[in-house]
Amino acid sequence: MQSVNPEIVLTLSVACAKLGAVATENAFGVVVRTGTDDDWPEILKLDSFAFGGHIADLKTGITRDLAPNENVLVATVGDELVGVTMNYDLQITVPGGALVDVPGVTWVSVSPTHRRKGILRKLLTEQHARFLAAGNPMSILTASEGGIYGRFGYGPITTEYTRTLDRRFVQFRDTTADPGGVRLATKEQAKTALPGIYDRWRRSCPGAVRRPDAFWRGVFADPESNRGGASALFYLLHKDGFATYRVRDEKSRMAVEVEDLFAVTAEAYTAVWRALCALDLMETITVSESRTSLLPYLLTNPRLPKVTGAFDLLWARILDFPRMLSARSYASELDMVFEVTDGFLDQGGIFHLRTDGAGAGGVCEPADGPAQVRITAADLSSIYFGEHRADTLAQAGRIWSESDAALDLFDRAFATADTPQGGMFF
Ligand SMILES: CC(=O)SCCNC(=O)CCNC(=O)[C@H](O)C(C)(C)COP(=O)(O)OP(=O)(O)OC[C@H]1O[C@@H](n2cnc3c(N)ncnc32)[C@H](O)[C@@H]1OP(=O)(O)O
Repeated sequence: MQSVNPEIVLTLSVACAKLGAVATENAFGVVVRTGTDDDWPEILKLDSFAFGGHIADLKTGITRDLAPNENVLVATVGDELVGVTMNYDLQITVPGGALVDVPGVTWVSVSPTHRRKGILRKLLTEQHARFLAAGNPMSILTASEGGIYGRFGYGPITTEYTRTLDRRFVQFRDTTADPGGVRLATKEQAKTALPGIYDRWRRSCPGAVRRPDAFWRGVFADPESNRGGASALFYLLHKDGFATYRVRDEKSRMAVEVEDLFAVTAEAYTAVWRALCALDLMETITVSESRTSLLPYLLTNPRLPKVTGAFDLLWARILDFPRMLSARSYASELDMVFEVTDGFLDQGGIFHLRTDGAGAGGVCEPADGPAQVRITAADLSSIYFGEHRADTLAQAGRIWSESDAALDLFDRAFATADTPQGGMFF
């Protein structure tokens, strides 16, 4: 990745008010620079403290493969490393099927000894300046907390629903096929088959992220530290789909925890679920899927899979609005001038988007006002993948429109038939 400003020296003046004392001025110098081999022991220490777990050698090796030093930025004060951010080189599928190379921001942390002094902001400012200089049209991340990244122009783009069903009461409907074709796979068989099936799946699903080889290395290494006390992975394999799962055995009650379930066809999806539900000694099955899971429709009792949680897996931030808006397809016709506000990167402005709709692509270019709709960079990034709707955001007071009719046209054009799904936590 091309670099700009290899080193920025920032002097932050921070007013520290102490209980019962007069506020004092505490000045310190923060240096933001590209990471080096020598930084890695300190990066590991920092992220271990930040995320509350000691990072194993395996994960370190995989991370270093995914994030070469030129993708790493560190913040130092004196000889102390106090902050880090990095990115993996990933690819995302956008509505309509185009594949866009994107940096995936990850391993972000600032030392608890130096928090809320603007170090994250400085790191992300430099990191995103580099993304822009390298011509990246969008960046993505998985967020540790929902309150951090909106201010940097990121919006959530997928939602994963955790569903648990009591397998003992599963009955498939008469209308549900029983296609078969699933086998119990060894790890070696899974290594050969899973990456190819996943890759076919992710190309057909908006929001899905390419899994690099090093990521798969981590999946198949399946270290004890990833199991949370459950079993090693089991693999159920169909030619067009698969499930990987663990078994948790607590007080003689065995529960299946699905880690991955991806299917390119409805037939493969049904076949994999038939096999999962035939695991007689298992009491429950827990899985994370998108809003439009097929599972309830396969069962006589659609209430059986109970939603026990929801999680915004993937966040995105559009960096180049004309390019990204010209990259996706649209659901209906639109010929509109709109304004994007971008308080973080100053990439906003007035744009004209024209599309013939019903699956057609779009042409987006900078334009002159007046705008019919005004939206933030974060909210436009959210509605881009179709999980969140302009209409909902407008009702929440987050989008301005000159009229209800303009909002309705905008909303309908950005809607997607397929629910986005991320496919990868990183
Ligand atoms: C993609 C990923 O890797 S997600 C992982 C993020 N990392 C973690 O969760 C690890 C634990 N947390 C941390 O290391 C730190 O608290 C960080 C990285 C989240 C924040 O670092 P800091 O240097 O304290 O943040 P900084 O002072 O630059 O704050 C920047 C802005 O974010 C806000 N902010 C910082 N942390 C949070 C938070 N946890 N929740 C909400 N807002 C936050 C600040 O108020 C500030 O807002 P403003 O600039 O608009 O006024």
